Amino acid sequence: MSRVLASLRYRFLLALSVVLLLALAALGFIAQQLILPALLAEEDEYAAAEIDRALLAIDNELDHLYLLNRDWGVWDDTHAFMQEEAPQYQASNLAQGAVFDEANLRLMIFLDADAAPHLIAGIDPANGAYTACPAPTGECAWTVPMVASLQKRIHDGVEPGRAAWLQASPELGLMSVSPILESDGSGPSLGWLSMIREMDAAWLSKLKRNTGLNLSLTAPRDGPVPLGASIRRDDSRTMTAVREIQASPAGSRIRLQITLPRQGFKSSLDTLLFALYWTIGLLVVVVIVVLILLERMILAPLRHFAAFAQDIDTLARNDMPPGLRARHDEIGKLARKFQHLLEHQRQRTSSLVELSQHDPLTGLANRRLFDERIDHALEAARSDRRHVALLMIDIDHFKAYNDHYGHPAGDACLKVVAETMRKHFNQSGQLVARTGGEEFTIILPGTTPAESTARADELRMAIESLALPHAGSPHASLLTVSIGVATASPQERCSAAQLIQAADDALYEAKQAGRNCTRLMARQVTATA
Ligand SMILES: Nc1nc2c(ncn2[C@@H]2O[C@H](COP(=O)(O)OP(=O)(O)OP(=O)(O)O)[C@@H](O)[C@H]2O)c(=O)[nH]1
Repeated sequence: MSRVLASLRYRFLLALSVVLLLALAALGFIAQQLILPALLAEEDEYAAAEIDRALLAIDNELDHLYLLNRDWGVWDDTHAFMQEEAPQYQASNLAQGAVFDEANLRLMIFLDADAAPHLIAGIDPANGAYTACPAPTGECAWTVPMVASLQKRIHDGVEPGRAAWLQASPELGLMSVSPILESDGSGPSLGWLSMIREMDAAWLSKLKRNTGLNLSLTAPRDGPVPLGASIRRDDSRTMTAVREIQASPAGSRIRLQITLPRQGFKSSLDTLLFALYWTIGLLVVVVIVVLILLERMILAPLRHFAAFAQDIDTLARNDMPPGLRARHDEIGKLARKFQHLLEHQRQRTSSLVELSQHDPLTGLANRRLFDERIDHALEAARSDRRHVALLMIDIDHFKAYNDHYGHPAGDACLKVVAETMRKHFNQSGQLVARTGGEEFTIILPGTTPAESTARADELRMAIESLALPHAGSPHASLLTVSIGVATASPQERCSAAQLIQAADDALYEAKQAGRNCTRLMARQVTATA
């Protein structure tokens, strides 16, 4: 896990995924907490408006009934009938209940000024028969609740304007009352005329037709509908709105219930979801595009850069990939600067290596490089089954040379001798090293004792033939060298130290022999384990 997090690519992926999830959560929160409640509140308003519309339609029905009731109340014939002056009134106007069918009435109640029954006429709901009686008794006993309810209302005081209300029992109906007056509306009132219209199926379907609402009216037996439960969402397609209306007898209620389509809410919700899905889709696309751009513009080049930097010591690859250096952006600048620093570092390193392995005066290999190479030379000679020779060269009486010509001249002399040796031994695998002040050692791979002695003598004579004057020498007037030669044969295991010691011994012998000569080691180097 920590390895994955160490990669910029995965960290970006993780960070952008977190951002995406947060954005989605924010969208979900906004939709859930802000937009959806607003849509539901809008739907509540729509339901309340529809309920109001239904109530208005019922109000109109009450108005119509009241107007009919009032017309009859100020009719001359009714006025006369209440004074017992119109004996034909009942027979000609109410006979056989024709008027009840025409005006869609259940009952008409005539009360005198003291609210005592004068005439009660209507259609008995139990059998559909027309009944007319002076009091709610006998065949008119079914009218007792209506008469009692009317009398209570008159007793409580009838509103001076429109007096019409709903009746919850014994059946659902509209009820109105009007004083019985002169035809010009003047008093005194001779009594009261009340009309009751049943809210039957035909009446309800007419109301449905007029309003376009799927409504129903019931007299509830349960408790009143709590305010919060006045709108109930049945499923995703329909909801039910309920409102309760005061009715008679006192304390009764009629429940108006409307089933409403949730089309508006559904289409708003569809639009919201459509916008939400598009937003989510766009967010995902944006995140993917950002990731691709990041990958192409930054992460992939950085990965190449990091791979190059990581392999720089192990791979033969020396240069920054050209694609990185050719870029014109910050990564390109960084790559070019890195390459520049790398080259600078390499130059400094190679200078240091050069300095640490070579003698500054003569430019020849120094003791350190010689020690490295002699081991390799011995190893290679053994594996190639060849000889390897060591030539140890010492300038004769160099102290005297310095003393005579001075130290700077001695330095110049050393340079000339070194150059001569370099020219003689410049083949691959050969190494000329300055291993002491005026002492040099040469590694000669692939030469037998005889060949190496011959090569040593050639060098010695070449140095003598330089004809460098050596006035301080007690032996010769020109500069000469003594050379000790030692070889290791492929059959023997010989260490570098042994070979060097043997060459040193041979050099000593050359010095003892009078200098300006070459001596091969007296015997073969002893084999070691
Ligand atoms: N000019 C100069 N002289 C050096 C340098 N290194 C060593 N020498 C001198 O080389 C001389 C070596 O002297 P010795 O070891 O006594 O040997 P020699 O005089 O050559 O006598 P033999 O070797 O016995 O022939 C010393 O005087 C050193 O000061 C150098 O870098 N430059």
